[in-house]
Amino acid sequence: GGNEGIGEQVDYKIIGIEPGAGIMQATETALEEYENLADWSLVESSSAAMASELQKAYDKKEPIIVTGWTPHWKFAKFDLKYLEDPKGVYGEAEVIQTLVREGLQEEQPSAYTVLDQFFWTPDDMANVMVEIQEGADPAEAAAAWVEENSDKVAEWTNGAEEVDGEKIKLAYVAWDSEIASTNVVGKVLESIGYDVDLLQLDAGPMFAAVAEGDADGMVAAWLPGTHASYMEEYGDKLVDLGPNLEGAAIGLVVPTYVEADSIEDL
Ligand SMILES: C[SH](C)CC(=O)O
Repeated sequence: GGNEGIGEQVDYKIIGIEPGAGIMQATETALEEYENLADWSLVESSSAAMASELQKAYDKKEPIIVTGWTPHWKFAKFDLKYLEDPKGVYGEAEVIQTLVREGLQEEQPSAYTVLDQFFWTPDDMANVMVEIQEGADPAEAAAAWVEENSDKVAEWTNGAEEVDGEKIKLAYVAWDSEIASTNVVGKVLESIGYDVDLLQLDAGPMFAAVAEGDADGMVAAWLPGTHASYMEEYGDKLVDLGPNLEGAAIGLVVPTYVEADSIEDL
């Protein structure tokens, strides 16, 4: 149904990211729920590959449909819109939550305090993400942000005793949003004396690593919808420290020049 042209022009393909991402699971559901997507397929790739496909199509003003999320630098760089999702497959507003391993509060109270108090806005995250997208090394972009936002950082470290080189391992997935947040939290933990390792994994292994205690924590849980399946599987072995960012969202995203407003228009 809907606008025949788009499907043909994009070869009935939605450009996705890494297979384990919750947005990929949600899009597989969308392919089943929306009968007009019966002949469409979801291309598994990576966040970086999706971004370069988007850039190429955008430069040629060609239609493209990507699995998108907010916060993300693409909304600052391109004129984009979410397709309406009348069946609610992509959920409502999401939050990004902090989860840590059992035992962290007793063994590393200072790290626990910082991770528990870490909270920032989509604008804060976007500032770091855009720097990285424009070529800055993630750790350097994070250090610069921490330097420039010492008052906000002081709220996060309030009450955390300095430590002397203890190790902390943070797990994350190479989504632009989590590269930014994990590097910032890592820099803040370093500022109170921790020796921080960042462990890049896919989504499932990230939840498993924290649940098994192979990593101390993560600031990358998209809830309640996006990572619901991982919370079902690992939630009882995770300590949930609540949101570190509110106002997140996932969905199908197109350039505004694409003449579709809803998934049902594809
Ligand atoms: C790509 S979003 C940051 C999170 C997810 O879809 O799992």
